[in-house]
Amino acid sequence: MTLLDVRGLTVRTDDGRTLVDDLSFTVDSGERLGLIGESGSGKSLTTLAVLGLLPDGMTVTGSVELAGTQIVGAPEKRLTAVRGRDAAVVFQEPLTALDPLMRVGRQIAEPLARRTGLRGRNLRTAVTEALLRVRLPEPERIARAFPHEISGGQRQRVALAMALACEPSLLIADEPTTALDVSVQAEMLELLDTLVREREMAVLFVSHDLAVVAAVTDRALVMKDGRAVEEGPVLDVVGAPRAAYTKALVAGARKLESALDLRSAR
Ligand SMILES: Nc1ncnc2c1ncn2[C@@H]1O[C@H](COP(=O)(O)OP(=O)(O)OP(=O)(O)O)[C@@H](O)[C@H]1O
Repeated sequence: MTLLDVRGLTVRTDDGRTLVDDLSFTVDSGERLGLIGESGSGKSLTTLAVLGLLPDGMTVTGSVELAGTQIVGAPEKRLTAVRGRDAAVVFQEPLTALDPLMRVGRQIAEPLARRTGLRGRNLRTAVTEALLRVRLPEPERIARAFPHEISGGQRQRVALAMALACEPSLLIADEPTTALDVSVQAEMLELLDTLVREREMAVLFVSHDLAVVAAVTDRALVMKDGRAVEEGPVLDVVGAPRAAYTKALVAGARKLESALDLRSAR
């Protein structure tokens, strides 16, 4: 079943620049699609358009249907109902999602209470369980902390717990590991992969890193200058790229990989 159906999505600035250009793709329930492309290719704007979160000063045309709701031109009330329930997002920088002045536990409790109706002690237990599920040690301490009192890796786990608390049909992950230390990147990726597989959740995973996309998605869409240049099963796209741009991306990634191999062999 098609969960997300994007057709002819076009995003323009008010001064006439086209940032996303006639983009079409679908994500089925439980499917994991990777959006690949270098910086500035329009990946983030595409994910923001899916959630109806594009900044002022941009005009959107085309169609974005999420779980049967048309997002383009939808009033804020309809968008609020869709966000969280049908799609939730984890951004590159977890502080984007977290309120700096609110204790972590309360921030997870809010979406949990909305979805489950739990209150009081039962809600507190559910918050602790949500923190344990993203493998945060000492969940009671983390729940009492403010976002600045925990590490970047822990903050990203909290942001993931918040997104999952709503049990969305689609999880949008926009470079969720890019801002993290290399040592915690792989762990976070593995966690995300495990949790979405357990829930059979669909994922729209945005990254400039081919290896990361290959690790966690089934299908990949390559973007350049706001357009789709190639789409297919992720192993075909990475293993046998057709478009010149994808070939260059793969060659660049391979070069980096062999440079790293050489370094580690030293
Ligand atoms: N608020 C904005 N106002 C004007 N232009 C913008 C705005 N946000 C993004 N852009 C431009 O739109 C284009 C696409 O940006 P977008 O953030 O979607 O790229 P991206 O592929 O996600 O790159 P990155 O990985 O660096 O985030 C870029 O040229 C960018 O400069």
